[in-house]
Amino acid sequence: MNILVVGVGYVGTTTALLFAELGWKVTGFDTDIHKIQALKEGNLPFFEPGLDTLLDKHVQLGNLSFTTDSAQAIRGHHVIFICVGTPSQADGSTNLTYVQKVAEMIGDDMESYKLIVMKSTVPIGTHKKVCQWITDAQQVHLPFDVVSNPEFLREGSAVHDCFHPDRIVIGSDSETAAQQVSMLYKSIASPLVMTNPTTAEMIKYASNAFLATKISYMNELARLCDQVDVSISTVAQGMGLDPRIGRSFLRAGIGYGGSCFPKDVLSLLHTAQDYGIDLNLIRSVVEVNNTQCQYFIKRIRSKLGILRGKRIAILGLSFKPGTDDMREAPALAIIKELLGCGSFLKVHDPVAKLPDGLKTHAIKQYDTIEETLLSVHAVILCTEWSDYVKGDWKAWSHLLKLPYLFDGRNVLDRSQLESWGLNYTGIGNG
Ligand SMILES: NC(=O)c1ccc[n+]([C@@H]2O[C@H](COP(=O)([O-])OP(=O)(O)OC[C@H]3O[C@@H](n4cnc5c(N)ncnc54)[C@H](O)[C@@H]3O)[C@@H](O)[C@H]2O)c1
Ligand SMILES: O=c1ccn([C@@H]2O[C@H](COP(=O)(O)OP(=O)(O)O[C@H]3O[C@H](CO)[C@@H](O)[C@H](O)[C@H]3O)[C@@H](O)[C@H]2O)c(=O)[nH]1
Repeated sequence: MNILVVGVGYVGTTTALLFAELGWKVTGFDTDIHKIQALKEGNLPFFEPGLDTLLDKHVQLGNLSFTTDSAQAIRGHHVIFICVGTPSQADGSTNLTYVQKVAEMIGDDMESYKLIVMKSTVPIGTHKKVCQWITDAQQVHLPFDVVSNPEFLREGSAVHDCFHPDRIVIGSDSETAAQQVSMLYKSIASPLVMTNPTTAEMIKYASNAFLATKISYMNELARLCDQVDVSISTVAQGMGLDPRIGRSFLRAGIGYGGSCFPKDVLSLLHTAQDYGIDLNLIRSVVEVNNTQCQYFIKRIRSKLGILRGKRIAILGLSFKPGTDDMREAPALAIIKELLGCGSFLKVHDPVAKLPDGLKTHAIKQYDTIEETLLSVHAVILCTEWSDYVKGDWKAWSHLLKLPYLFDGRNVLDRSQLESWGLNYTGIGNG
């Protein structure tokens, strides 16, 4: 069986390389000709550790090719993975335009049975719409199946997550189609959850919303910890040792960002609203996250006083370490707020670049951490890249004009920093 992957972004490229590595012949199709050209030449158009080596290997071996010819791509492949974007719309609902276009393209170009696998995160019930869009676009009736197979990879560890998933969820109304999809993953030793498409779609949203809830829960408690002089990190440690709670996703900070949690939580809320259900808890999760950066700025202001005219270093732009993705990055909210207050910003990130829309005379990105820290009145850590966590803060402390350090991720060693004369402020540590 050969595989076509439609949409070669973070998920599509990783998926294509997973199946190439598992021994299948894979083709990647995308409407973005620049992306396809780069991938054909073995160049990854985004930063994801380890993916570039795999890309180089499989392009060289001829296991993975790329095309912009949709008709040929659809006709030449039995299995089609849909991995296009499903961004948020202004009202929080999901924009399914890209998915619809792909469904119509498949319906229009197919000449034999197709096994269509939905990897994009799509609202509960979307598989029915996809079936309808394909049917409506068909010239003659041809059979097909649409199977839901949501993706759970994290940016920054996409390769590991794809090769060692905690579970593989396959949602299908057809036993045969489900078996065919599970066969593609046969060399991966992970638990399989076989269910219907609607449940598979729900599992994806339920998982992301639960993880977001853990984060907002800790962020809300962090605000109380600041008042009662308790460290939220120690609280998290004490809680996490209980296996019913677990250690992960208890890190308080400036909130969750990225291309998934913010949009998926909103989408779940929107779907519930369509059914007349008010998801109170999830609404509060969004509310806490939306106000967490403001809470942090308030703490910064309480130490620095007036922000106008202050030179402030921002360490980290991406929404998390290990990626250049800046979609919904909390650093952006902090930068906008500080620029609005009249501060001058010096920013640094090991891989992410300041978006053009943010470039003004009041903000400049530097190549080295030392240049960024030179003569600033304060430093704000927004992303916990190891370059910052393991950095030489003793030496760096001498570069600063004033010693204020705001740790938006609670990752630096407070007592050590204070011993070097730095004035440390985190979130939820008194
Ligand atoms: N990024 C993640 O960590 C992650 C993890 C799990 C699930 N997801 C979900 O996977 C989906 C894709 O996310 P992503 O981050 O890879 O997005 P992305 O923006 O990186 O990539 C999407 C790609 O689809 C292409 N595309 C758009 N319309 C197309 C069309 N009609 N035909 C062919 N290609 C088309 C775009 O050009 C782009 O290259 C989303 O639904 C997302 O929610 C993302
Ligand atoms: O304890 C924590 C853990 C995470 N975060 C933040 O939460 C966001 C998301 O982090 P993470 O989940 O590691 O990154 P993503 O790549 O967005 O992955 C999430 O979103 C993907 C897209 O749906 C899913 O596939 C993954 O399973 C899910 O973890 C980031 O801003 C993190 O800084 C915290 O603030 N505290």
